Amino acid sequence: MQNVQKAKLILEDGTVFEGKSFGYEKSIAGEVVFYTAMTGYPESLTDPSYTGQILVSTYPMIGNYGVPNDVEEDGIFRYFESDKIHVSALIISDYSFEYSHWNAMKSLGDWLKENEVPGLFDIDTRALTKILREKGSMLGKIVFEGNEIDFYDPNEENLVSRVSVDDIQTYGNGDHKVVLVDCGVKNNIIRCLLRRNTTVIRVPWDYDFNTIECDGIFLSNGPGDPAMVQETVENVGKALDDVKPIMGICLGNQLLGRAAGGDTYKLKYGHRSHNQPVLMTGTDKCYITSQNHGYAIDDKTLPEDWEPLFVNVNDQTNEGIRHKTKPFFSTQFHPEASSGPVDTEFLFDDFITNIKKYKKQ
Ligand SMILES: NC(=O)CC[C@H](N)C(=O)O
Repeated sequence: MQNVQKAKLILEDGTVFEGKSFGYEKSIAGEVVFYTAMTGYPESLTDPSYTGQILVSTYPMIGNYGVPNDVEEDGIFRYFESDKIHVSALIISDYSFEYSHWNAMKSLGDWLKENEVPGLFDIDTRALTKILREKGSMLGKIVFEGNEIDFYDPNEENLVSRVSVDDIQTYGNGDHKVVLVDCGVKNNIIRCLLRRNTTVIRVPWDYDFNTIECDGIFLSNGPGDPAMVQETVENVGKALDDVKPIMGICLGNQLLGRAAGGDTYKLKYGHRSHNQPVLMTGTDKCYITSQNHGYAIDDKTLPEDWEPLFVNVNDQTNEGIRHKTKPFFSTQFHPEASSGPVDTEFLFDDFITNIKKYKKQ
């Protein structure tokens, strides 16, 4: 093994874990959260929804298939969910210094260093995850010797403004014109839309998209507390007066819920995994879904004309909502997956079906 530097992970409850560095060597603070997916670290690390978070992998061996190449397709990276790593740091148990995959271009450690993101291995991630499950997600910091820093709570900031685009960008040339409100969108949402004969107009999070002529509105995933994203909620509120189809994912679901008049709240430790079971309300259909969220809609606060669309079978939290008469729906989970199971990708087809219906009116 190469000569590695040691660093400490310090939790706000005072717990200290000592680990070894395999990424960039700088101290960093954020919210410590765990995810239980066994694969998909290139996708997870580049998911903008992880902004401000120190990510703990419960799967013990990470890095063994390296990091894919950076080819582009339709103006976005083919194998990443955005242009850079968004997690604040990565905490794992066993780091594979050796890697092998037909598509691997570099090691996970080198990629973290390039992106100036710290990574620690040799941490007892099982003990750490037990603490986070029992006490809830908490603030934490990685401290390298001689580089003390304070704790920092990312959820007190508007993180969406940091990860959204600055200017409007257009993708594809399909028949259905979809405005994509970019709150920190994952590339696979764009890919899923483009596969369905769309032109995607990606707008900044606070852009009043109601001024754009389009056939449908898509509200993306994104980081942080949905209560910090008031401008988007106001713009979505205006769109609810009309009947133009709307679909939202994750943060987009929470913003749709808030625009409808409902409330959101923070979950104890959130859902971050590939195997979250959700039941479609009014049916006996259960889907296994990919998830990454720390907040949820309190569906008891939804007004009369809205109803739950999915519920989580593990903890009964809300997993999606729909309007009772208008073509508006959203999910707390990720139908675009990437990474994770693709069983609910049909929801994109439902959105396009709504668009076609609306266009005929
Ligand atoms: N993936 C997401 O869009 C996450 C939404 C929100 N930031 C949450 O943690 O609940």
